[in-house]
Amino acid sequence: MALAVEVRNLSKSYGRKQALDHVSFVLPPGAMLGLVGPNGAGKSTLMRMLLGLVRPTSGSIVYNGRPLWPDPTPLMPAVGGFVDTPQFYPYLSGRENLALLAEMASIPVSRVDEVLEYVHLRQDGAERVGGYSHGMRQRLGIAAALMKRPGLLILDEPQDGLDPARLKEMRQLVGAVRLEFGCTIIMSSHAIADVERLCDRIAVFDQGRVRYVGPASQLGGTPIEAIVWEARPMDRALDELQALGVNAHPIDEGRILAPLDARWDLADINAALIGRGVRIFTVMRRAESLESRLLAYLEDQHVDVR
Ligand SMILES: Nc1ncnc2c1ncn2[C@@H]1O[C@H](COP(=O)(O)OP(=O)(O)OP(=O)(O)O)[C@@H](O)[C@H]1O
Repeated sequence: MALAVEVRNLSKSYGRKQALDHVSFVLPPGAMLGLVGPNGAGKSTLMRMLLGLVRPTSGSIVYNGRPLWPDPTPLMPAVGGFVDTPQFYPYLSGRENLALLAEMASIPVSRVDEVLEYVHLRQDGAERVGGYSHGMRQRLGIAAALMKRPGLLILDEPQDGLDPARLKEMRQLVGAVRLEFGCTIIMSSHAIADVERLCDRIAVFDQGRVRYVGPASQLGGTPIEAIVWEARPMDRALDELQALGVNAHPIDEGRILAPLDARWDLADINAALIGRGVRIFTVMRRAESLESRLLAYLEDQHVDVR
């Protein structure tokens, strides 16, 4: 299958600072890639290059078979999005800001109301952007990007600074954009749970390098599942679990966790606990979160580097 995005050996230096260090990955059309990793790892630098804002020091970006650099201009109508907070004229309304963009890009002005509707800003479209909340500006940023019906959408931390309700709205909006516009999306985010839900693959950035590209579920090998018991008395439950060969440890005052072992018969274990007079209030099966796997993965990488 033809690839939508091919990033090969991409590097960027600012003086002696290596912001990106030989980054490579490919994306098929319609894929959604989540860029994760610590602050300063190089995510925004990559996104700026994809948006034609920062020139690579070396390496290449190919979009739909055409090189983006050294002259990104011909491809810019196909690439939309923002890095950092989207910027608008604060004294103009949302609609006026988009109308200006439409004029500059020779897009029919009728598109403005379509995209405002799409991001649920039609009613606020007549208000000055200076009075918009942070979440409204993020949505206006997405509206601006959608105006040109991009084949590749770049979203830099669209969830940044949103409260839980707005976070959910943004998650739904990005999911809908992907489905309805069919674009390839590259999104950076520190909202790891959202990345896991929305993206079909992740790239883990660390110190300018990509340490992992692939499905979130396979980061660091097979995801670890655990069993959590809420049981009392804790010390007796722990003794019994140990006697049964279960590698359990307390996670707080009332709960015990053990990594799931396929050889266990959980019913027998629970029966043995009850037989020793342990009262079990809940037994839960829990998958380790992507966030904790990501932290463990990065820690391992640093141990390897040393
Ligand atoms: N214009 C610049 N001049 C000098 N150094 C820069 C410039 N832009 C980025 N850097 C440096 O490059 C590195 C990567 O920065 P980048 O903004 O890409 O990281 P990031 O992963 O997006 O971080 P965050 O999660 O905080 O947004 C950082 O060390 C940063 O200080």
